[in-house]
This record gives sequence, structure tokens and C-alpha cells, in this order.
Amino acid sequence: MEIRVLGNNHSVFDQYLAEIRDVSIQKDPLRFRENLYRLGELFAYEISKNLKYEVTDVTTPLGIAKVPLLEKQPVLATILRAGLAMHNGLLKILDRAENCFISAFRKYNESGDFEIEFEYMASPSLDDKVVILSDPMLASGRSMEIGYHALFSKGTPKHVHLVSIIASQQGVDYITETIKAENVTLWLGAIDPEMTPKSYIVPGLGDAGDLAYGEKIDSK
Ligand SMILES: O=c1cc[nH]c(=O)[nH]1
Repeated sequence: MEIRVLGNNHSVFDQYLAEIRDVSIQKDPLRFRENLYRLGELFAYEISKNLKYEVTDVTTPLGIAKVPLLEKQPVLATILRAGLAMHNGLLKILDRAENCFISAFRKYNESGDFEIEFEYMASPSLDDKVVILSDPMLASGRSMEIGYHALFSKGTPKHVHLVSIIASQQGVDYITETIKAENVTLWLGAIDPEMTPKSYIVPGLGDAGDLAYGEKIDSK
């Protein structure tokens, strides 16, 4: 699996990343969502350089321009709910893409441990398509793994791009060990060194879903 890290590359990407991490800027949920959206746009642009194009004639008022345009539209898949803002950023750039939504959530037991429960998926056929699966935080890696395997219930994708803004080193190791396919690329903004016992990334940013959409009660 190829791993591509967009952060720490002297670009505006790091400003948006710094803002979603910053505990004082996080007080503004509109800016938090907007930054997830902008990071989604930057990922989309970088991933677009790895898609297939065909030279197409475009009729202008004065003649014909030959322009490389996407050969086939990708499918943008995301894991609810934290993935929504980033998904909309990806969709702003890849605006003719098809869309797929997967719901997965942490189901806590009495001891405070949790399992990731997969519940719902709304998707077009994924057969022979490029799928871009986003989840802003890659912590243990289990949601992404479940999301990745869920894709195959809707067909066999040609290539899968997995996209997370912040990953833990443990999550990256887990994904590279459990997903062995050659036709998978892992796109990340940053890789953080640690996780809490409750699987929050350190330094990370906290709970991305809560920061974007407000606190929730845990599912039992
Ligand atoms: O640190 C983490 C880990 C998973 N999900 C989050 O929102 N934050």
C-alpha cells in the first residue's frame, strides 16, 4: 500500500490542520467545519492527479481545445457522521462524483470498552470504479477497515484511496497490516505518535464529530 502524507510540506494545508487542532480556534464550530471542508478540497486536488484522464475536444466560441478530462467519475464514500464536512470538500472539487455513505459508530459496553458497529450503507455500484473513502481521524484503524470491507458488498472497486486528516501511528500500522491489496493508497495529513486508552489520537484534536456537530450521548 502506498502512503502519501500531505502535511509538513510547506503549504497552506498545515494552516488548516493547525486550526482544527488548536483548542481556542476549536471554539468556533463553523471554522472547524470549514477547515475540514478545505482540507477535503486539498486532498481531492492531490488525489485528482492520480486519476485517469482522456483528451477530449472542447468547443470554444473560436475553435476546438483539446483538454484532458476525467475518463470516469470516482465514487466519494465517507463514514458518518465525522466524515461529512470533509466529504463535502472532496465533492466540491470532484463535483460530478457519485456518493456513498457508511454509518459506523463506537458502541460502548459497561467496562468502557467499545466495538465499532456497522449499521447502514447507501451506495451506487462500486464495480470497477475508483473509490475515495474518507474518515477524518484514523485512530485504531477499525472504522476504516470496516468501511473498506463494506465497499465490497457493492462491487469490486478498481482502486481505493483511503483518506484521513490525522492518523495515529498505530492506526497506520493496523491498516497496512490488515489491508494487503496493491490497489489501495492511504492519504494522510499527519501521523501522530500516540493514542489514549479510549483510542483518541494524541496530540490529535479531540472528537472531530463533536467539534463539528456538537456532543452526543454514547451508544450502548
Ligand atoms: O482522536 C480521535 C479518534 C477518533 N475520532 C476522533 O474524532 N478523534
